[in-house]
Amino acid sequence: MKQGGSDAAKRAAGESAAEAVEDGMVVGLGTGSTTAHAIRAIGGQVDAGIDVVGVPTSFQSRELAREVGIPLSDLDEVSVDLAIDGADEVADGDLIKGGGAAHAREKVVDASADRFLVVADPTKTADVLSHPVPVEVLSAARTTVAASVRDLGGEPTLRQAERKDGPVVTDNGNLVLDCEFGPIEAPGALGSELAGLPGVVEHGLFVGLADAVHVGGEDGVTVREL
Ligand SMILES: O=C(CO)[C@H](O)[C@H](O)COP(=O)(O)O
Repeated sequence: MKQGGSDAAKRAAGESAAEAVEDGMVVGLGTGSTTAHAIRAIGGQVDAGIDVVGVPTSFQSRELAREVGIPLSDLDEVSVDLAIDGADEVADGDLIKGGGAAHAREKVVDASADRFLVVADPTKTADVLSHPVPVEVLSAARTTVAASVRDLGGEPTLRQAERKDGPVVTDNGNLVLDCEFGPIEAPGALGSELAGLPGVVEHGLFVGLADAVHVGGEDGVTVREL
């Protein structure tokens, strides 16, 4: 996985995207170390008196938002003006997400937003998507989905927990198959195939959802509008 970016680059990207937050907005709060910088920056804006409501995408983003004082709600109560979220890989505005196994809720929140900003460090950018695609599956479907992924030309690996014996269990109580496809020339078509497999809850291909990408680097932030 591409996790090698510097914290300074992640921070620059996160803080740049947080500048788009305006008084009165409902903001989708993504998951991961880059988005965490945006959440902290939004917490600073709340301290300064701005009126913002956050919609978290994971246990992790909810905990951090509470820690920094962002009032929270959910999609049953509010609609999202602006979502800010990270990515494991970005190519031509399309994304692979799910390094934190939060991509199911992230996709719901990010896709619902009027505007979705991606925050990333330069190690995440690529010409063609080729990162393994995380696929969240019902536990009962992990073997059948794995077989179907192989039929599609992929190699699935059940994601293992690091400080627990056994697999990662998502915030939704499901498992994750990391599916290696090599270079993905048609991410929309692959995403449709994966979404159609019985037992798939959500996959990490985010195609055509982002409105802009903020990439932090040594010399500032590059913002690409899509
Ligand atoms: O998709 C995600 C979580 O499911 C993250 O946004 C993605 O893994 C990027 O994380 P980081 O900013 O820590 O590199």
